[in-house]
Amino acid sequence: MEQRFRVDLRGVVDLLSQHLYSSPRVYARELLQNAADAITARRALAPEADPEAEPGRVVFEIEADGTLRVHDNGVGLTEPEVHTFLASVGRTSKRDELGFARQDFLGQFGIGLLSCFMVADTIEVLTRSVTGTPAVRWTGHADGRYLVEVDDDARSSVGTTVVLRPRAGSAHWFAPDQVRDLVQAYGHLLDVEVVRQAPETAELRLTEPRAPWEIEDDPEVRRLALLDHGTRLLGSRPMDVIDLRVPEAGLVGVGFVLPTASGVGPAGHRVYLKRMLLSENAAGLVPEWAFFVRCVVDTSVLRPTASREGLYDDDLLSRVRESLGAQIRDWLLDLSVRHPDRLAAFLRVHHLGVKALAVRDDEMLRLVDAGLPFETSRGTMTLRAFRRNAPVLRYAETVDEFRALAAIASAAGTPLVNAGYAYDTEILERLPRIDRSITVRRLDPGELAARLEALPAELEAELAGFLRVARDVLVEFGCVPLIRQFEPVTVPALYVMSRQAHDQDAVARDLAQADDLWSDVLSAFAEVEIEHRPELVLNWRHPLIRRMSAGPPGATLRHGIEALYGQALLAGHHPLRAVDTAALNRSFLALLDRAFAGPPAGGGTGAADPPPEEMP
Ligand SMILES: Nc1ncnc2c1ncn2[C@@H]1O[C@H](COP(=O)(O)OP(=O)(O)OP(=O)(O)O)[C@@H](O)[C@H]1O
Repeated sequence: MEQRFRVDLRGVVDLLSQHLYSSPRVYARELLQNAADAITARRALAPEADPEAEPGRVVFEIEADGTLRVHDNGVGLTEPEVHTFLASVGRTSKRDELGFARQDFLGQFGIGLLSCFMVADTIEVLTRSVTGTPAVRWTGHADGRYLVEVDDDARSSVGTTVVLRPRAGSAHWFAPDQVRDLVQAYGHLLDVEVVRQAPETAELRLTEPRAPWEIEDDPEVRRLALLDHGTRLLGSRPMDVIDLRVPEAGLVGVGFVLPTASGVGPAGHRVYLKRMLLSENAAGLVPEWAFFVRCVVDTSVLRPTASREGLYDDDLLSRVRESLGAQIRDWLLDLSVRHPDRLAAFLRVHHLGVKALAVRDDEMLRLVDAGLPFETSRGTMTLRAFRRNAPVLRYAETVDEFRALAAIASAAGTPLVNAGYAYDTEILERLPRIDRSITVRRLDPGELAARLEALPAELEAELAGFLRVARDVLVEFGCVPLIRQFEPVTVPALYVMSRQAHDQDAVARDLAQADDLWSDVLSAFAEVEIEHRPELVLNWRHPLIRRMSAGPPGATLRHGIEALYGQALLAGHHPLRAVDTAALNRSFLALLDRAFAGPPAGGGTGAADPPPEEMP
């Protein structure tokens, strides 16, 4: 025998309260929404079918005993409609014959009224239909029982009153201030008048005449009013405001540019659906890169999730995301053309987001090129300004490399950009995409060393003995000496690892850690590349180098070269191996010892100490 499903209402209410809605507060939203929809339905009637129609009005009336009555002058319900729509879970009057949500209505699922069972055991609905039938009283209980009575005295005018008496423990949800806050939060933009009436207080209007983006004053007045609105929303004054519009989704609103990079206020966007607040923290409305914008928008077409607390992530939402992204990007480009000062202020705060975008987007790349200051060996300037005097855009890949080489590179006629921060190298390497004439090169320190000025041949020949000692000392570190003259004179020696030497060094380090099989393979490779060694470039312009080259080729010179080598490693922020650290310690102590040569204090003869020249 065929049977019909039976629904356990208590189970459904539990399901809604524990798994669908985040808080009982949504009861106020659902009541407000039903009242607004009923007014919308009444407005849609032809004037002759409803000669008594008056402006839509919803009253949240709180009585002295805590009972809440919500009155609307909407379309009302007939007795058969009460049976169909109020008493059937999932039945709604807000879908068309094919089951599609009807555009003008807020509700669509046919479950909203059940949310009242989270705060009350009984829902009473008193309703008089615009069609002229007698008034009806419906009383629904959380356990699934309901009663329908035709009672023409239940309500005198067309419309509906919903009566809720707080369940034990829920009275706070009906407190006058709470009702004010909830209704105002959800419904302040609704285009019906919503008021609160409470004992011993004047009637309070809870809706505003217009949304912030509907202010139609002169553009500057509007901008200031919007910025004030953004200040209230974010807790600090937004940097700017962007008008947003996606007709396909019936979306209008504004985006506030956050005043700090860390973000203030709620992380997501404030979204209204048909002027009713859907979420103060909606995700996925703008592309990820636009994290510097917090939106306040109203949409008539995007779909809510069943809980009405977020947006349903469908194709339309992804098209909206794309369109809003394009509008935010246009705002940025417009700033770059018309308000460079505002662009500079924006970039100071949000450079990271813009750089992240420039890695994928040519327009943003142009913006970075023209507007974002980079650290360069010629001072802080935009890449475009840097290129004016440097045909090749050469960059250091790390901040350490930049710090170590900027001054030397600049003096050698190779100006340098610091590309050591997030996204920098990708951005620089992408620049030829926007202008083919741009040449971008990663600095090869080896190439830089080759550009440093050589000494006259006869002078270099005179220094052969000194260089031989240096070569002999440095062999232990896999490094070779070179003598050049370069600026700044304050740098006595420069440790230079060319790209090839760098790669070879990586192999050597792997070799030290590899097991037998791998070490055979790697060592074969290392032998082929053996000619690329790091160089210690000694600066002939530095007086210390000149003095060292003139001194005797004894132990002091050897320690001096070791110390120069260690100092150059440290100055360039190069990693130190065990052998390097040992050399640094050894040379440092030996040179100190020599500096303080003489009899030790305390009456000793010092005979036990080896003279410094003979130290190992
Ligand atoms: N104030 C009201 N005036 C007239 N009809 C109402 C009123 N409140 C509820 N109804 C009727 O009851 C039906 C069910 O309401 P309910 O709030 O459960 O769902 P809904 O609004 O249709 O959809 P949703 O679950 O998305 O809110 C509505 O479709 C409507 O026909």
